[in-house]
Amino acid sequence: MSKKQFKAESKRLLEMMINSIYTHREVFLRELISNASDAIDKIYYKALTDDTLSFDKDSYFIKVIPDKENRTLKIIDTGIGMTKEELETNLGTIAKSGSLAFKKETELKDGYDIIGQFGVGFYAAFMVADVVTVISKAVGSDEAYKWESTGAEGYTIETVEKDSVGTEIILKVKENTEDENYDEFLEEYRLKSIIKKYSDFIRYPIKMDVKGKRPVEGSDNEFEDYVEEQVINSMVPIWKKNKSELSDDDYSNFYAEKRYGFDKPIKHIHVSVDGTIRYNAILYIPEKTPFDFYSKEFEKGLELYSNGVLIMEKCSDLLPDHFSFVKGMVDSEDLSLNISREMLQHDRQLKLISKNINKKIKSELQSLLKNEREKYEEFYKSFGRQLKYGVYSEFGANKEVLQDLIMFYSSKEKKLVTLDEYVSRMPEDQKYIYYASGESIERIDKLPQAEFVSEKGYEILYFTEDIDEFAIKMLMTYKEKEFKSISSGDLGIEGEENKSDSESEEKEYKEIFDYMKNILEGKVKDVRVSKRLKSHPVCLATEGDISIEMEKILAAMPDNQNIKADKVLEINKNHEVFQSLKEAFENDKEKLDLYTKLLYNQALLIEGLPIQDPVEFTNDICKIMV
Ligand SMILES: Nc1ncnc2c1ncn2[C@@H]1O[C@H](COP(=O)(O)OP(=O)(O)OP(=O)(O)O)[C@@H](O)[C@H]1O
Repeated sequence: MSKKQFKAESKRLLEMMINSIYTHREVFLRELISNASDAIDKIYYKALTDDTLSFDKDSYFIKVIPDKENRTLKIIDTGIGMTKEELETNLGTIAKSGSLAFKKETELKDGYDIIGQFGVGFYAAFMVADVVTVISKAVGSDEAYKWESTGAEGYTIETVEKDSVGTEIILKVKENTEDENYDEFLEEYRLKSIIKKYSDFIRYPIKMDVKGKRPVEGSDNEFEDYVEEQVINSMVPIWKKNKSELSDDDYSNFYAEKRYGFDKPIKHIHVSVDGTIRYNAILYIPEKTPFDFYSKEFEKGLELYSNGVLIMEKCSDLLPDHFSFVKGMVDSEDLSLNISREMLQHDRQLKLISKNINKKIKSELQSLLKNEREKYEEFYKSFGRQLKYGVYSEFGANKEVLQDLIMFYSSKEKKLVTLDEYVSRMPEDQKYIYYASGESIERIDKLPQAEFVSEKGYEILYFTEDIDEFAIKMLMTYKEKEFKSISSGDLGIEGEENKSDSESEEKEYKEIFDYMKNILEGKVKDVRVSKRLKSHPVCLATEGDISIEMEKILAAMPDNQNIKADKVLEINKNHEVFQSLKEAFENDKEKLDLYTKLLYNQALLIEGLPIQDPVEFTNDICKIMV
């Protein structure tokens, strides 16, 4: 059976290519500049093995020239140029990449920077131009040729005069339409920003004639226009430099230049990996929380470069959510790009890079915590909440990674402490890691429930953020120590009272408490003698998984499902108030009703919970005054 060849309708193919590969039209410039850079690279590589050629870096450049009047945009390079045959094969055949062939021929392996590989980038020019003209003179050739095309209709080639070796691409920029503005590609500022965005680290200078205004010499108020040739790109990617050559200032300048943030980063991390996958990365831990950080608008991600050319501004796959505050970039020559260079063909390489840099971020944060505590605390004030979210999210999948990076304010030290610090100084008889939840440090400080635990000499961690208790519930234990709220029914502290004593007392007062429980029907699960209160008369404790703070958070959520904590009203039997309760129980039940309601409402207030009927509450207070 004879094998038939596929045929392609090249006109249609070209149309499809031009109109459907790229999301952003502006990338046409990136593609043409990358081709120009490849052309210069080729001379460089050729000169390595060809004695008749020399490579003097200073004479190689790329120049971009807009001409508004004639609606043309020129991209000139002093690269290797193309012969007539090369113009035909490279620009006349879709998906033919002379650059890929060059890479293979020259057997370039390590350290090559040639960008082209698919043989399609050039046609991006037709997204913005009606006519594309290429004038090229190849190295070692006396002849120059002009290739011209209006796109799908085909192309012409003719001989022309050109003095120097290299290529000149002339785009006849499309007229504006009702929906599309093409004029922008003739504007100096716009072209400069596209070059900066995508081609900042092309290794050869990209020049433009830039217009400016300056004071006329000898005059105070007169200004004149002038034109100056400027190099637009930074050229040297700092991530390719040796770490020892770079100062802290170099890194912070790069941070500012790239507008990663307006603050000064707390730390930079420079990674160069030359393993199964080669990549360089510069990462920053910012100092201040970006204004939109905790909002839906915030987009995490690192800049992703392939051979110094920007592929993605925010590659979110490189960062897990708990490190979403990290800024910076990754550059790799081993990425398998898709044809538009907007996406990756496989995410295997990306996964590997992401895994490595995440390990690195963790270890750098740990060393910051260990060696530069003040800086770490500053960082933690800005982004600690995100780390705690990280503990909680994905069903705790990252809790092992993060548990040593989180901190809480401590009752003893009156400053932030790590869980490790807490556990390492726990007295021998202390079984649990105690915490208290509340709106602020000041409020928690005054919680009656804390009295007993504090007196016992145990440290209490203050949970002031919504996420704290949720994170800790996910963590469950730290170094085999369970977490316990100071409001939980059973504090797990022995020796505070003789158990049988307390049981007998509870029995004795059972009648009063049962009566009170009845009054508070539906509001509390129980009324009990408190084991934790010392000087205060009353407090609320909870049973089960939902704490009072959690109840508050859940109530504030849009889909409030009215989830309530199981509350227990605890009464301090050593307080004078208890005597009054006893007397009222014996002599005046109406009074006991009033006292019970008052005590319950007080306990709610202490917890920062709303009182159902504030008017009734104030009236009740008045009743005991008269
Ligand atoms: N300025 C130039 N100087 C010399 N050769 C060029 C120039 N521009 C394009 N070429 C040649 O034309 C070929 C096709 O270019 P095109 O941009 O379509 O694809 P590519 O750069 O090879 O691959 P990619 O689609 O990945 O960018 C290049 O491989 C190169 O051989």
